[in-house]
Amino acid sequence: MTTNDVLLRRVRPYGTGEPVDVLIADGVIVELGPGLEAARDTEVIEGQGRVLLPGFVDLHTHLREPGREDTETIETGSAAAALGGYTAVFAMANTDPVADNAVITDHVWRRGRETGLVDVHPVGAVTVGLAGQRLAEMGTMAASAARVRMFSDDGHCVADPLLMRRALEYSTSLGVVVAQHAEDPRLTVGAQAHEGERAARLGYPGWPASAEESIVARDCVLARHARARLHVCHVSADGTVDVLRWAKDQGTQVSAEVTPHHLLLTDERLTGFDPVNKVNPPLRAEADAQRMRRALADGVIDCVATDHAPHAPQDKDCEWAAARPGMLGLQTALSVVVETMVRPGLLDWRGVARVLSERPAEIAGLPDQGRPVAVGEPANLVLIDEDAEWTVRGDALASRASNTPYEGLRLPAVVSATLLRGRVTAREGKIV
Ligand SMILES: NC(=O)N[C@@H](CC(=O)O)C(=O)O
Ligand SMILES: [Zn+2]
Ligand SMILES: [Zn+2]
Repeated sequence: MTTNDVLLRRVRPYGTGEPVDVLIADGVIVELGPGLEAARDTEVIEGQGRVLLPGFVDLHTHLREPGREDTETIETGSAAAALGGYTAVFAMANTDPVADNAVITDHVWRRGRETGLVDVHPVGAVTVGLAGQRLAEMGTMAASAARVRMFSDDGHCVADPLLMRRALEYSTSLGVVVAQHAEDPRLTVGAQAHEGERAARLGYPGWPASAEESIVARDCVLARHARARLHVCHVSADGTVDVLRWAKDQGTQVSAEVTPHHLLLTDERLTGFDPVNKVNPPLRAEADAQRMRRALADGVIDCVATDHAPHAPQDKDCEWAAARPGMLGLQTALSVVVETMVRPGLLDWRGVARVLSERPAEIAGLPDQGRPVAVGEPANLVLIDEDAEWTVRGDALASRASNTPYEGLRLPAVVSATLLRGRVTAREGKIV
């Protein structure tokens, strides 16, 4: 498919230097420099000196299709992704039915292609039905049309060490990565909130950091022995960073993500008793959030992933214990990263490109995402107005659900445009 030419006028790649023009044809950056001429039918976007980055890649999204289309669909989730600056997302396998076979993963992939707003890569389940009993047919999914390259039982931990070991060993011959939801289920029975002073005072059963740290330590050992690649989902605890550093120093092939909400929010939110703040792993102490920021800045945590988790009102507007864990993330991720990392000087725009685009693309093995903004490279791009601010309104987000923890919050940075292979998918807050 050929696309019309697009000219991005006066943009600043990685937020540095004098503004340049970027000419795109057939999905590729063909010219980059000052004062480029546009042909008559070229679509021109006035950049006004805004920041141009490679399009974002989300390793952890819940799109809820099939099964809970009342909360999100591949179409609505793709729209939220495009508006958030994403050009590729990985759709987690905890759908209904579970994406534990090639029929489901290919369906998700195909629906993503039909929607065409963002590359939707299905994540395959590690175990059949996420039940933690038997390995799913990872090989068939990896070889299918969707070419599944990430496997996870997310929502559940692959708790059985023998199964996890087998999955890791198997993954090496397939060239895929296993992403673990690190939560020892024996240590979190009945858990409702971060185990600490606040939860104790409010009477919430605690979710101890050790439930995360111990599984990450175990999995790093298993991955090292299997010479496999392990990815750790939604790191939340200070101590997990020490485990990751130890494993990386030993040469273990482990990568890790942190969510925007674990960078910004803490268990201080518990006092409001609003289940919009209920998430797994739970919002932790201020010291944990500060450690997440430092670990992301110095690379021990590789990237940011949203864990975008839409839920229906009846599953959220209820008593805390009955509410489902999870919160929206695709349209607010960039702003939260700017608020927590760029404004305090922990990351510059090159760093933002690294944690939201380049590293996730590398971890998942996507050859055409997270590429340099340079001539000859695929035009998967996001244009950012760093000076603009906006107020988050759940009802105004593209997701079918509206469970954002940032309701009413004023956040910095707005996505001006997103381009997928040279085609404008979102512009000024609207899907194109
Ligand atoms: N993060 C959450 O609190 N919920 C996720 C599952 C998960 O990521 O573990 C969901 O599917 O809703
Ligand atoms: Zn999870
Ligand atoms: Zn998740």
